[in-house]
Amino acid sequence: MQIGTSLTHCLIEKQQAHPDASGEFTLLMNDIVSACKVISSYVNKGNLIGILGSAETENVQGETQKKLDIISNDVFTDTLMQGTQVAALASEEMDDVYHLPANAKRGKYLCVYDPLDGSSNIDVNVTVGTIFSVLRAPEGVENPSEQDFLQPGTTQVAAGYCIYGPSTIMVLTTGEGVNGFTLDMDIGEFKLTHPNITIPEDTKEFAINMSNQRFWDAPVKRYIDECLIGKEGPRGKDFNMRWVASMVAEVHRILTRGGVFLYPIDSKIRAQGGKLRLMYEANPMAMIVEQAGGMAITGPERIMDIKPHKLHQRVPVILGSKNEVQILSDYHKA
Ligand SMILES: O=P(O)(O)OC[C@H]1O[C@](O)(COP(=O)(O)O)[C@@H](O)[C@@H]1O
Ligand SMILES: [Mg+2]
Ligand SMILES: [Mg+2]
Repeated sequence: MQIGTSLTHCLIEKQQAHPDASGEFTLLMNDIVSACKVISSYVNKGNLIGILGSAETENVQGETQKKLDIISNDVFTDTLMQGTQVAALASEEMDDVYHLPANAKRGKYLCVYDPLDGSSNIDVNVTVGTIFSVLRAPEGVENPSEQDFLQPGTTQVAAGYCIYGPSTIMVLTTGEGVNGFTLDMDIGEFKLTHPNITIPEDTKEFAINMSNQRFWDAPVKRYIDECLIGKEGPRGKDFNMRWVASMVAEVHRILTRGGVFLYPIDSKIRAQGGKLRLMYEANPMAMIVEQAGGMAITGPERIMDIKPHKLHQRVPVILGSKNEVQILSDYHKA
């Protein structure tokens, strides 16, 4: 695929490389792309059309929703419902599985999504994004249930995110590497700008919410302490730190120049299992990171090997440059 090729063209090329493909996946991806273009436009116009700020409602995880959380969820859900490629949907912003109307045509895919990630950043005009994971629907099941969604990350058909920053970029993997497409706002088309993204194996940059330091477990404390000692410590190099509080932005930075991102388990959130959600944050990002040559773990285990037990399950997340995540994995085993 050549730089500048449209995302639509790349998807068609991919479909043609699989002569037995029905074209349903291409259509589903087109719907996802359309939804993200609309969300991008809302994010961009937020201030002008009065859709910033809190909606004063709570989602199933007890988080106060922003108006744009709800709008993005409606846009993504409605767009995918209008197509005929999904059998059911699930989202951070919906308590339960979203079923199709009784007479609607069912497709062979399930889609799980975080319609607006990092939405606490919206009112201060900092980067946000949409994260999605595509799974196969069980064959012959009329109305897929929560149980049908609870597949390990290794079964994902595709995963991606769309980042709404200085430019809007769609990053996508179907299990054959990772590609990034930038939205040309003038013509409304995503163009290939980042082919075959690979994460540098080494890094000198970590991202963690340092305000949780006193709650961390020993392996993460040890790792961050050693980074902070820098050249004089066992790591023998000085580290830089970043924290955007928008996972999409952190992962995009890591795909661009390497780094390690941690939202580890800590004593404050131990009872809920972690901060980030497995099905629509950790798993899709883990697939992207692994496909780009990085690693994604909870601490003791690989994220994509987890057998989920509920839709809104939370997990600890450590991902990024391979050699750095390997050190964290070793510290958890020590
Ligand atoms: O505010 P904290 O505790 O640093 O958490 C930030 C994390 O929470 C999230 O914003 C959760 O995403 P949502 O905005 O979709 O709830 C991540 O993107 C980010 O890494
Ligand atoms: Mg999120
Ligand atoms: Mg969200």
